[in-house]
Amino acid sequence: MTAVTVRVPAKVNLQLAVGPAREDGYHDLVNVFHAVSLFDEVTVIAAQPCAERGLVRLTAEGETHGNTAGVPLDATNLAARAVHRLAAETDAGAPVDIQLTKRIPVAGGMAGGSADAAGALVACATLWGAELGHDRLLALAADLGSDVAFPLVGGTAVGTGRGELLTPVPSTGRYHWVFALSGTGLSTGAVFGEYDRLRPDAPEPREDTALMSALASGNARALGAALRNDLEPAALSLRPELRSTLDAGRDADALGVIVSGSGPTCAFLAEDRAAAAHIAAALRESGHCERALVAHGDVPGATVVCQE
Ligand SMILES: C[C@](O)(CO)[C@H](O)COP(=O)(O)OP(=O)(O)OC[C@H]1O[C@@H](n2ccc(N)nc2=O)[C@H](O)[C@@H]1O
Ligand SMILES: Nc1ncnc2c1ncn2[C@@H]1O[C@H](COP(=O)(O)OP(=O)(O)OP(=O)(O)O)[C@@H](O)[C@H]1O
Repeated sequence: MTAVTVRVPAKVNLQLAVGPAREDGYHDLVNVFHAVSLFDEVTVIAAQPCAERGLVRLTAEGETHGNTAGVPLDATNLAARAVHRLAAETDAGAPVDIQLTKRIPVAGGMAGGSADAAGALVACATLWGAELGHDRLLALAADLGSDVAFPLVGGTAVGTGRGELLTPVPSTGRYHWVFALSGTGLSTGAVFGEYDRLRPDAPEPREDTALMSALASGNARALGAALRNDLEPAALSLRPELRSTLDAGRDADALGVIVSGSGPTCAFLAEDRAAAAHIAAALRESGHCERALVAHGDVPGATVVCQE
């Protein structure tokens, strides 16, 4: 085998309940992840070992213009960090070229970098024939970042701890989404910092039973009413113009309107595919977003789509 390509999904958070800051600077969460059909692709290609190059060389391209701005191409890229960690963990590492095809917005609150890290783990484990159990892979992913384990499993799942301890949620519905993208990202750490400033008395996070029953019944209207994101006031405080984006989706009769994770992407739940197209058109026309993309969820996690 000389090359492996893995397709890996973005996430939206259906519930993001955030507790007080912990001593290690992180926050305990009840984080209901939902994988949606915006995918990055991670291809790893076996490279000839030679003195001048290290373990990883990386390139990134965006299918949509401008979608690789802000993606580091050095060892700080989360996909490159994932490959180094996997090599250290398994002793199976050999030089690779990584090609990222970015469709998930960068620094958009949809876990694009985390998705790439998860994709790189699966692609390199496959290329190297590394016999790593599922639990070890999940632990390695969790160590790389709070959002990295989820794109390995996909679907819908509750994340506790700092978001990395996953319990799958059986989900019966197919949900139609619109994502309004901003031209400039928001730093996840800065949004949590603003949350601490706004909510010094944050309570311990709790799972929302209304959301869980909506997911169990597959009722999009009930799900729309139950969407909650504790980070939304912090994202709006740092980026007040997002209020107009959320209002534009509300005016177009979205069933639910929410900032995705740490933002600035805004997510709109639609009744069906036609309603999603209508909301996307209204958002584009409003001028209150850079782009509006239609997607559905949930979808599976990291999947090998090609091996040569
Ligand atoms: C906002 C979410 O996207 C929701 O899914 C995640 O909680 C963020 O996950 P992530 O980007 O993988 O975050 P990490 O790389 O682990 O942490 C980035 C920064 O976010 C903050 N952070 C993250 C997760 C968490 N439970 N508490 C935090 O306070 C910390 O300041 C941390 O330094
Ligand atoms: N593979 C990658 N793709 C995009 N950004 C990356 C990648 N690796 C590292 N980064 C860095 O991480 C930062 C956050 O990028 P990312 O797209 O993961 O944000 P995000 O979707 O808001 O993350 P999350 O939702 O997990 O908090 C970027 O600004 C960039 O500097």
